[in-house]
Amino acid sequence: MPWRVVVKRQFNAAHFLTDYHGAPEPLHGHTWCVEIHIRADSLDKGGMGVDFVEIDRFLKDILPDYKLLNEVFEFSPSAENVARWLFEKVKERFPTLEKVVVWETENCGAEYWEEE
Ligand SMILES: Nc1nc2c(c(=O)[nH]1)N=C([C@H](O)[C@H](O)COP(=O)(O)OP(=O)(O)OP(=O)(O)O)CN2
Ligand SMILES: [Zn+2]
Repeated sequence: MPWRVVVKRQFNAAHFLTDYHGAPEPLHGHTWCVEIHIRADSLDKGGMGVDFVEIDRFLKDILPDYKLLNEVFEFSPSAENVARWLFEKVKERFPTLEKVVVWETENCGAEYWEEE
């Protein structure tokens, strides 16, 4: 019987796409929101699949809060690329990670997962 444990966390960061239809985008900022989806096949005695608090602490440690993403990453910091980077980081700590979603705004975001 599977569950999916989902944690959201926000961070603030500036960025610009390095090639947006042929030219760099103007520098601008977002309150980014990330969602982490982790599969749990069983629950502990307390009824938890994976402790939300552990996931949230991990995110707090690794998310580039109040940074210029272009200085943090070597890739163009689109939502898609940030989602792939975050997936790889979170998967090392939580191997049953299924999907990461990165929202740049309330309405626009990108998901990353790995095919079986
Ligand atoms: N597939 C993607 N498309 C776009 C990305 C992205 O990461 N992946 N990123 C951007 C820009 O960085 C930009 O942040 C888009 O911001 P948004 O607010 O959605 O667009 P506007 O600035 O035009 O919005 P207004 O609030 O109306 O000014 C673009 N595309
Ligand atoms: Zn943007």
